[in-house]
Amino acid sequence: MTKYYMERYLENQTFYKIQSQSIIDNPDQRIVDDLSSFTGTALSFSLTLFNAAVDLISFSNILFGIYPPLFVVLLIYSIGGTAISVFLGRGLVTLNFLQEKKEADFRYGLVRVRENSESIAFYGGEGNEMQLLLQRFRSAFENLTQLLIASRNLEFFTSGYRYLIQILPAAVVAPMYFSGKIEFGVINQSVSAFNHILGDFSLIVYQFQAISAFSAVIDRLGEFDDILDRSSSKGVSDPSEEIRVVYHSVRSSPVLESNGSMPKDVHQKLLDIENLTLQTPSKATLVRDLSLAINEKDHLLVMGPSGSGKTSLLRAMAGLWSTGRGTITFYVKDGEYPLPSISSDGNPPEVSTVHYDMHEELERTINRNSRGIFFLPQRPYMVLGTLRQQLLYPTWAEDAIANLESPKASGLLPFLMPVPVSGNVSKKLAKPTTDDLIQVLENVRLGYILSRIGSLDSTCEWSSVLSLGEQQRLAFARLLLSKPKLVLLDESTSALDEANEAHLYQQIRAAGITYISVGHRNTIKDYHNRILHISATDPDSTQQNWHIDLVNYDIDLVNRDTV
Ligand SMILES: Nc1ncnc2c1ncn2[C@@H]1O[C@H](COP(=O)(O)OP(=O)(O)OP(=O)(O)O)[C@@H](O)[C@H]1O
Repeated sequence: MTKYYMERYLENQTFYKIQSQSIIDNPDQRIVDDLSSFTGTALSFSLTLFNAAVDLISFSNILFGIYPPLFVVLLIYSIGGTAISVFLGRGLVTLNFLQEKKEADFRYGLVRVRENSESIAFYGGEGNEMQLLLQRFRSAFENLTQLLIASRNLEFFTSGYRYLIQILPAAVVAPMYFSGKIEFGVINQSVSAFNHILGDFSLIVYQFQAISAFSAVIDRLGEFDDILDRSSSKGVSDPSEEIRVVYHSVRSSPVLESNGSMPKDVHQKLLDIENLTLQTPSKATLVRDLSLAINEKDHLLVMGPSGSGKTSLLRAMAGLWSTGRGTITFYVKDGEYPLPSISSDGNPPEVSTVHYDMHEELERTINRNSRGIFFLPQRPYMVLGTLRQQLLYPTWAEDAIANLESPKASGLLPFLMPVPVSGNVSKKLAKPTTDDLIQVLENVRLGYILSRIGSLDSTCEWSSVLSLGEQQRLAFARLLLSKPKLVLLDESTSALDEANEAHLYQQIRAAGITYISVGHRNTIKDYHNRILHISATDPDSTQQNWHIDLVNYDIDLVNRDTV
């Protein structure tokens, strides 16, 4: 179940939607704790129910044989007890639900301190952190207090319920013994049978606290499950109200010109943006009616004031931003970047039936890296692991057990075998060797890191050990290894000095990678052919709020009708 939920959580960028739109709290806790208690409690409840059923059948006969009215009284008593315990414990489900959430919030607060330790230490924000954490802890503690009070009240009733009736079987059966109707041993027999049946009928009363905790777990998992389902089945929305991201296979179905003829340079085109209007979720327009095309080696720089929507434009291209209108088409050369060998449902896709140019949510699940399109986000992301794993991310995976042939040989359960990385699909792109990795580190001027840490297989807390500029250079090293056709750089050199910045741009240009950069510095203009200026929008105007300037423009590219 853990693997099943993790797969759905990571599919269709659901993790991103959940986090960016704050849809539900603490999905991680639901995957770890709730799944664990769900499976554990479900198993123990099943066994308890089975036991109770066997017990009831065995002892009902005995009790019924001794004195039938006792059995009826017991039934009425337990039904009444169950009703009262449900009434007394009705708040427990909500309290248990909140307890899980509040404890997870508190734990997440502590994780954030760990992750942002340097920033907090620089700010000297320990006092504030303590306050914020105490607030979360207090909230969990107050809820626990209410939970304990509600449990105590229920426990008073349960104990009374359990002991009040103990005298009944002896009191009813003893006169029968004195009148000589039954033997002495039958008194004990009836008390024992009575207690067994009482326990069976009182399952809900005795287990109420566990049942309410179980019910809270089911609520949390159900909520999570609904979100995951909704995310995977989405796609029947009005296309005129959403940005469409389309992957077009060039060889299999080339785009026809409006007059029906085949365009001469279609194989050169990498990206087409048509009438794109970007809006925030609150419907404020960021970019109005943008149309442009990008050909190979046509490097575009996107500039504009802070908050004008530059990053959002890249998000839209990545399929992470759908509010607005328009179409973004990526042209992928057929065969050059074959489809992943594993589709989202875990089955190999039938290549002949996949149309690249259709707009479906499923399309986004197919890793963009496999199509030769790469994004470098504003904040470099360092994975947990070795330097080798950093460099191979996200195109290849390096796992100690990945090369084992069968689950049996590794002693692993089959579902724990490493899953193939969906980016690792290009047959042309062999996994880099150790020498390649060392060379690429040299190329981005990070060779000295290797001598500092010893080997490619050393593990560190990379995001704290490497400076921001070093992390940005490492991100470029990944890029040079993956050799995508098109890369979108979101202020990816913002922490670098000009010399290093120039060096990195030269490297990716030499590698034949076409790039679209977002940046503020004038120095990076030199490495681009065109500049897209986005200005702040006037809500009352319907005018375009962008224009394109040509810089260092190659006449060859102009001829290809890219402006
Ligand atoms: N999830 C969101 N919900 C609502 N508004 C958002 C969301 N994400 C971004 N915005 C808003 O959209 C606008 C554009 O944001 P974006 O990050 O694209 O700006 P930017 O041009 O890249 O800015 P900067 O140069 O400062 O990085 C901002 O005003 C931002 O507050």
